[in-house]
Order: sequence, then C-alpha cells, then structure tokens
Amino acid sequence: MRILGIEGTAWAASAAVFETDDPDALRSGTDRAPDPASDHVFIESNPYQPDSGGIHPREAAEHMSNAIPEVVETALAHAAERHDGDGPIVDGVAFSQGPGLGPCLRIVGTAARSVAQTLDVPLLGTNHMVAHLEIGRYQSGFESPVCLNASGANAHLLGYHNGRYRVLGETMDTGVGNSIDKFTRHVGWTHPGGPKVEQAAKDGSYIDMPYVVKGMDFSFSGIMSAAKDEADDGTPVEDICVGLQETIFGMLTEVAERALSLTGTDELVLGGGVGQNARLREMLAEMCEQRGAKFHAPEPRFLRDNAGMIAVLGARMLAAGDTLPVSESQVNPNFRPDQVEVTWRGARESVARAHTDDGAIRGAEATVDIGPESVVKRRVPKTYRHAELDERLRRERTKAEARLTSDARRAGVRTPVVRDIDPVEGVITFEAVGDCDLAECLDSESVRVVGEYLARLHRAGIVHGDPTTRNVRVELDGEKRVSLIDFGLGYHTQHVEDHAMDLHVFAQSIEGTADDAEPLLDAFESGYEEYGSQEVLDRLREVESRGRYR
Ligand SMILES: C[C@@H](O)[C@H](NC(=O)OP(=O)(O)OC[C@H]1O[C@@H](n2cnc3c(N)ncnc32)[C@H](O)[C@@H]1O)C(=O)O
Ligand SMILES: Nc1ncnc2c1ncn2[C@@H]1O[C@H](COP(=O)(O)OP(=O)(O)OP(=O)(O)O)[C@@H](O)[C@H]1O
Ligand SMILES: [Fe+2]
Repeated sequence: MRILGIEGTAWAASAAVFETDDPDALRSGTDRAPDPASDHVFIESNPYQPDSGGIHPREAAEHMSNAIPEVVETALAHAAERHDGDGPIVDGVAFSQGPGLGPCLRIVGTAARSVAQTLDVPLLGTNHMVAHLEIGRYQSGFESPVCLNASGANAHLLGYHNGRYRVLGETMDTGVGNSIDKFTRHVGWTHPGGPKVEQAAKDGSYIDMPYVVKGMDFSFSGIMSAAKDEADDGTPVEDICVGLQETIFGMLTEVAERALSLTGTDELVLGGGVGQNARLREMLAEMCEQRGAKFHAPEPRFLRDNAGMIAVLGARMLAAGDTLPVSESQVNPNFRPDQVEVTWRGARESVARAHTDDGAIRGAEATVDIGPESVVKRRVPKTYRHAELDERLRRERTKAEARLTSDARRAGVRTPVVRDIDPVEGVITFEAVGDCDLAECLDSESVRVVGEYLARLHRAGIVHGDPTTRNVRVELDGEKRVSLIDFGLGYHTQHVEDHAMDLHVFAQSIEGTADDAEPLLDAFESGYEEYGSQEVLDRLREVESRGRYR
C-alpha cells in the first residue's frame, strides 16, 4: 500500500509518501504489528516563515497556495518512481482535515480532493492531532500508550478508551508553543520562538514562575504574564528562559505522570513541535525511567508538523476501510481529537490497565505505604524537576494537603484523619480509609456522593484540585462509605470557574476510564445539584464546550 499525505494546517506545507508491504498490520485485530524498519516514508516540506510577528492567517494561506502544489508534485514524482506499473501510483490521498487555520485547511482540502479525483483513489480525512499521536505509536510499537501532544496550538494528553481518543487533560488557555512564541515576540525575537528559548536557556539560571496544574489540566496564562513582567523589569532574558522551560515542561511532565498513574499504563509517547525540545524530552524520559514506564519520542522531522504522520494515519484508515466521500470532506478548523471515530483500533482496547498494588503504591506525586491502621504518604523528590521548584512544590503541597484534609471534614466531607505531618521531608501520616479506589469499584451511588462532597467543599470555599477516581476511597461492606483523599492541589476560593474546573477534572477521569460513563456522570451531577449551585453546573457546560485552538 502506498499513500500520499498532505499537511498544511498552519505553517508547514508538506507532502509525503508512505509505503508498506503489510497494510493489515496497521489495524488492530491481526496477529501482526507494523514494522517501521521495512516501511518507507518520504517527506517534502516547505515552511512558512513570517517576516515579523507570529503566524498571519492570510499570509500563511498565501504560502500554502504557492507551496502545496509544489510539495505535492515532488511527492507524487517520488511515488511514481517507486511504482511498478500496475494501477494508480498511490492507493489513497490522506490530508489534514483539522484542526488548524481555516484558510490554510481549505487549500489543503482542495488539493487533496483534486489529486484523489484525478487518480481515482479514495480520500482519507485525518485529524492532525491524532496523527501527531499515531506516529509515535506506530514507531514505538506500544499497544495503548498515553500520548502527550506538545505542539504550537495545542497541549493535551490523550488515551484510547471505548473507541475514541479521550482527552485526559489539556491546556485551559493557549497551546504550549504559542505561549512560548508570545513571550519571544514580546522580547523582539522572530518566529518561531521555541528553539530560541531552548538556546538562550543554556546560558541562564533558574528563576521562580507561577506553576498551575489542576488534575491533569494546566494553564499557561499566568506564567506568560509573569515572564513578560520579568522582561520589562530587566531580568536577564536567559534566566527567564530557564524559568519558563523548567516550569512549563515540569507541568507537562507532571500531568503526563498523573495520566500514567490514573490509567495504570506504562507507555508514554510524545508528539508535536515542542517535543523537539531536548529539555522536555529529558524530563519525560527521566520521569518514565523512574516509574518503570517506557517512553518514545519520534525524531524531530516526525514531531513538528509534517505530512509523513498524515500519510501513516491515512494508511491505517484505508486498511480499516475508513474512506471519506468527497461530499463529506469539508475541513474543520476546530476538529477535536475526541470527535474522531477510531476505526483502525479494536473496541475493547484501552489505555486503562488493572492496577496491581501490593502494600506500597506509587502515585503520580508520592509513594504511599499502606499499613492496617495508617498510611504514610511521602512526596519523594522528583529529580526531573529543577531542585528549587521541586522543593517548593513538595513543601507547599504537603502543607496544603494536611490543612485541607481537615478543613474538608469540617465542611461535612469524609476524609482520613491526619495523624502526623513533616513538611520539610514532605511526609504525612493518615488514617487508612476505604477498601478500594473508586476507579476499581465504580458505581452510581458512590459517584453521586462524590458530587455531593464536591458541592459541600465548594460551599465552604474549598477546591479539591485533583478529584479523580483514584482520589476517592470506597468501603466495600455495609454502607459503602466514600472518602475523599489527596488534597495536595487544593486551595480556598469562591470562584465559580475554579469550582467548575473541579467538576470537569472528575468528569474527565470518568470518561477516560469508565466502560459506561453516561449514567455515572448523571449521578455525579445530580449529587452536586443537591447541595451545589446551578451557576457552577452552567459554567461546567461552558468549560466543556470551549475550543482550545486559540
Ligand atoms: C493545528 C496545527 O497547525 C498545530 N501545529 C503546530 O503547532 O506546529 P508544530 O510543528 O506541532 O509546533 C510548532 C511549535 O513548536 C515550537 N518549537 C519548535 N522547536 C522547539 C524547541 N526546540 N523548543 C520549544 N518549542 C519548539 C515552536 O515555537 C512552535 O510554537 C498543532 O499541532 O497544534
Ligand atoms: N488514607 C488512605 N487510606 C487508604 N488508602 C490510601 C490513603 N491515602 C492514599 N491511599 C492509596 O494510595 C494511593 C495514592 O495516594 P494519593 O492519591 O494520595 O497519592 P498521589 O501520589 O498524590 O497520587 P495521584 O497524584 O496519582 O493521585 C491512592 O489512590 C489510594 O489507593
Ligand atoms: Fe501540529
């Protein structure tokens, strides 16, 4: 099978040819795995480089209209050379249907339709973010990894479950690359800023910056204003670059570890242009090594936007018979990865694995020793993080956890009694509660109680900060009493947005791991409704509907 791929969502006009002798190995349900060593990928790209400022959609579209025909012609010439004379020179034409800039996407869509019609071969409409993920899965041979997509316009964690790639966590504002690029524009550097920050950071020293993680979601707006303020105040730009990299990549590595911990998988792949950054790769590799997980980062030409990944995903789709009628081939600038019906993977495959615990548990943040009466939670140093940042986070979170666990009980929420705390070492001793994590014994009644508990917390002005199905303990006998644990990311606030985020984090953890999420989400919201405010539930709807592609 030979596929032509076309990419042009924003800056890279790119065309590629992917060729494999064993197309069936690209879809699940056969006994074979793809063999990248014997497959063939050819990529021809022409990047758009703005003279000043960031990417201008109109200029980018002009670039695409000139460059796309050229790169497609080069790729087709390459396909023709490899062709042995029978049938069309490619078996299908794959293109990025979205997300991306509308004017650019339309040019790519038109080019793809025209080549497919001329050659009389099927059209394959790919989601660009799923392509960023699938290229790492294809190369690594991992079965069902968590994927961290760190690109310009996006930043999210994806995991396959119930037939779709679920968003386990994502940026609450801008994409990671775009955030960095905004800072570099502020200090007068040309686009793209990411590689310049990486270079400058080699000569700087660490400075503290705002660190914002909520469950597996995260935000860059605070850190970006802080970085600009530092620059305006005359802090050496090299130092700001170190602070930015350590903080932003520390956040991404932490949420990736949380996703591994929540799902129970031991496979992580990286995707997206920011993935070319050596410091980010180093942190992710170190985190994975320390928790015994496997890590794969594709080489740079497959990380930044490229048509190779589009062609590989197109081949998977063609192998599964997932072709696109021309009448349905309009582009979609807001195409989210969780909207894709994944036809090339089995319905029963999942990122979620059964946890095997034997007394000592390794959470995302801490190691936990479970005794019959008490539980000792140690926030061990994370060596992937800068030592100063690591110490600050461990100290702050240990204190917050001990305080909020007690505050929550006063608000009418069942939590373990705190027996002892050592903020310097980051150790808390708790009463042992529950027989299993909610993740292992999900039922509507327990989930309803979680809704009620979050409502009680919010009324008391407390946000849990990380309410996932692993941070709820359930007693199996008798009344099935439910307790909330792990308040380390919690804080006091009356802001509706923060309360809604709490609900969003919990809902995401259900969607990412439950077999039948709908009834559970209904029970959760009805539990919240009883004691909570309608305004927060309305805001939750708004949070869920927000596009992230700004
Ligand atoms: C929708 C699509 O158009 C978009 N594509 C995109 O953002 O291009 P991508 O190639 O994945 O990423 C580009 C970003 O990657 C950053 N970047 C490139 N090299 C970098 C480096 N060494 N360190 C940090 N950032 C880097 C650039 O600054 C830029 O913001 C996306 O995937 O979100
Ligand atoms: N008081 C407790 N009683 C019983 N089990 C507990 C208690 N505290 C923690 N555990 C167990 O240890 C696991 C990890 O604890 P915790 O969530 O506090 O650590 P963590 O490192 O912050 O984890 P993560 O960040 O992945 O949620 C819990 O999922 C639970 O199974
Ligand atoms: Fe991209």
